[in-house]
Formats: sequence, structure tokens, C-alpha cells
Amino acid sequence: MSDEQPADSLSRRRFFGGAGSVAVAGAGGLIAGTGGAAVVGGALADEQATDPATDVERLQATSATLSYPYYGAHQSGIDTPPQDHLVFTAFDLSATTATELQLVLAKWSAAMAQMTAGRPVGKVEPTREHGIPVDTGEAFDMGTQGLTLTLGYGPSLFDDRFGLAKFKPKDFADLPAMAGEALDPAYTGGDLCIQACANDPQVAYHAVRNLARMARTSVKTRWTVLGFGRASAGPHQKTPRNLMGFKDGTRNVSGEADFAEHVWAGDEAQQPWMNGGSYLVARKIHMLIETWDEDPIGDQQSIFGRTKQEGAPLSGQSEHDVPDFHAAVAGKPAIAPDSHIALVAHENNAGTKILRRGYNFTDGLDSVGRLDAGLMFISFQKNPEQFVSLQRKLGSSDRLNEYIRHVGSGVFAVPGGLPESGSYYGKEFFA
Ligand SMILES: C=CC1=C(C)c2cc3[nH]c(cc4nc(cc5[nH]c(cc1n2)c(C)c5CCC(=O)O)C(CCC(=O)O)=C4C)c(C)c3C=C
Ligand SMILES: [Fe+2]
Repeated sequence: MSDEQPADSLSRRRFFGGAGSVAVAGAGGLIAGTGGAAVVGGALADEQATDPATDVERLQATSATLSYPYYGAHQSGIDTPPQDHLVFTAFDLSATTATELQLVLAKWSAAMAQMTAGRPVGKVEPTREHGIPVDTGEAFDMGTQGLTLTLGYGPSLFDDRFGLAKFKPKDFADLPAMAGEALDPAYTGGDLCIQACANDPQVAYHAVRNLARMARTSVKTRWTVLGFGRASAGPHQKTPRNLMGFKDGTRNVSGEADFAEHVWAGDEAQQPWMNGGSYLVARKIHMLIETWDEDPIGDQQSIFGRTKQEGAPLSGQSEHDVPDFHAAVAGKPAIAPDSHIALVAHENNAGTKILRRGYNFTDGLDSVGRLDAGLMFISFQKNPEQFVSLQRKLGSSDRLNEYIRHVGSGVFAVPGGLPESGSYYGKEFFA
């Protein structure tokens, strides 16, 4: 990491004219993911290391230099193989003019380019003794760690404050109230959101902290969730487990054709800036873990429609067996029709699919000493209606509802990626 090209020291003209340039850190092996090529330093898999100390050093180096392209047709952090950690933050704008908003988006675009390339957003150690560090410094020397930063706009951004109503995507609105919710306004909504994902939590936290700090006169943090142990799998990734102990992400959207059909927005948004974008739905879902932990295994498995250890559908043997929703055992459906997977499988929903990219979270203990933890559910889809139609079914019929509460919610329009250095998010709003 070097501290050249500080984002904050870019002139106002430079902010509006260019979002800084990215030099992708590291060189070496190339990992092919759905989300384009990731560059890593060192070719760990190719070389045989015998000394454990050397292995640790090599692993650290690999992680430190893993990076994903910042410029491209789509923002990274959507089809990027899920990293290990999440910091999700929704912001409210305290800005009162369109120019202030423009400055925030231009500054953020430049800073996001810097940080995803492993650089600080300004001087960590100013030369003048009374100089205030521009970058807070906690990610200095930590490298890229696969950091992706994904920006979204809430429906409220397009109200009458900034004159952006004509840029609102068709039918973009807050999610409707749905059965089984207990939403807390403290974890709901937001004018903007940033999804920061990285293989090191400090790198993700640093990114959001510095974005918030550089815009502190114009944005206020509304809510934030720290996620760990990704609860979804990308291609070639081992399926992780959620805090209920079940493999999560086994049957997820994958492959370019699926992304094109279900995830990437196109002309239907009737806004050119949404081409190649998507809609992010965030649901902070609290789990009643102590109650779940006392539920017998047979019931747990029947609730999800899958086995706990292997993650196999109850109609099959192995995790990746295709569920057979018509299979019967002793005259009864092998997968209960009100099980979680039966309710939301694309076979039973006119082909509807969503990309799940959630994380486990914990906030410690609640006010009466119970575990305060659950799933920070995040999904991407080309139309929020895909999520709504599935959640309506879950909200009314899912047997899992006895053990979960949706406490937070937000929907955000995620613009397509920036084409090149010189562009910034929202540029088309202010032409
Ligand atoms: C509205 C969308 C969904 C919400 C909300 C949701 C919450 C939720 N899910 C789990 C755990 C599992 N979900 C699984 C599969 C699955 N879930 C959804 C959608 C929502 N889940 C879909 C579309 C699917 C895929 C169904 C299929 O095609 O088979 C699974 C099984 C493994 C897997 O395929 O990922 C688990 C386990 C929890 C704990 C939860 C809320 C806390
Ligand atoms: Fe699910």
C-alpha cells in the first residue's frame, strides 16, 4: 500500500472529471470467478511449501493482494465470489443541495477506486505536525484483501430534495409491508448504501468508515451490520453454514446465463444508468437461536427440506442432488410442501430466482441476555418483485418463521459499473 494519489486531495474539478485510477495490486496466479478475473499475488497452489511459517507468509501475501476490478460493466461485490466478511451500511443524506450530493458521489467514486486497489484515501501520516490524517490508517499495509465496495441508491434518493425524480427507475419503491415482519425503523431504509466485502474485516470496516468520514457534513450513518462467515457460496466455493448449522447457498444463481436472466438489470428500469446494475435487498433477520437449538433434528431438517450434515435435499443423498418435490416416502412428500426450500425453489415459483449473498451476524446479547444473532440476508435481482414474491410465500407459510424475525429491511438500486477512470456514480444526474 502506498499513499500516493490521495483521493481527498484531488481537486474539485478532478472529482467531477475523474474518479481516480486503479492500479491492481499484485501479479501472479489468476483465479477465474463468475465475477471476472481476480488477481492474486503468488501462485500458492503451484508450489509445494513445507515450512509452516512459509505457508503462513504465503497465505497472508495471497490474501493481501487479491483484488477485483473496480471498473467494468457491473459493480463488483455482486457476481464476485463471496468474501469472508461484510460491513453493510445505509446512509441518510443531510445534504440539502444537488451539488453537495454530486460531491459526495464523486468523492466516494474516487475513494472506492483507491481503497479497492489497496491504497489509503489520503495521507495517513501528514508531514506537518499539526496535519490531521486524511486516511484513518487502520488498513495501512494490509493490502486489498479482495475488497469490493458496492454502492446503492434507496428509493428516497429520488424524492423532491435533489430534483432526481425523473431519474427514478420504473416502479422503484420501498418494499411493501409483508407478513411476519417486526421491522425496527433503526434498521430500515436509507438514501444510500455501501456493501463492503473483504477477506479481512478490518479492511472492510476501514473502507466504510473512511467513506462516511469524508462525507460527514453531507451524510449520516443510518444503520450498519457487520457480517461474518459468508452464508452463501459462489462457484467453486465450499458451501458455508448459517448460524442454524445448515449449509446455506447450495442452490444459488450461478453462471452468466442465470445472471443475465435473473440479476442484471437492463432496459426495463427505463434508466440507462441501471443498465448492468441490479437491485439489492437487505433483510436483517434475527434468529431465535436458543429455541432453535432445542428443536429435534428431524424437525429442523423437515423445516428446511434438507439434511443438516450433508445438506442433501430430503428426496436425495448428496448436497447437489436436485430436489424432487414430487418424491414420496411412506405416502408422504419427502420434502414437505411448507418447507423452506419447497416454498422458494424456482421450480415452484414460475422460474423465479434471486442471487443470495448473505452473511451471519451477531450483536452480542439482547436486553434479556439472549443471543442477538442471525442472518444478514442480502439478495440481488433484476427486479425487487422477485424478492417480494418469494418473501410473501415465506412470510405466510414458512415453518422457519417460528424461529426467525425480520427486523431490518432496505431496497437499493445498484447502478451499473463505472466504465473507466474519469467517470463517477451519479454523473448523469447532474449533467
Ligand atoms: C425471500 C427470500 C429468502 C429469505 C428471506 C430467506 C431466508 C433464510 N434462508 C435460510 C436458510 C436457507 N435457505 C435455503 C435456500 C433458499 N432460500 C431462498 C430464499 C430466501 N431465504 C432461496 C431462493 C433458496 C433456494 C431454494 C432452492 O432452490 O432449493 C437453504 C437451503 C440451501 C440452499 O440452497 O441455499 C437454507 C439452509 C435462513 C436461515 C433464512 C433466514 C434467517
Ligand atoms: Fe433461504
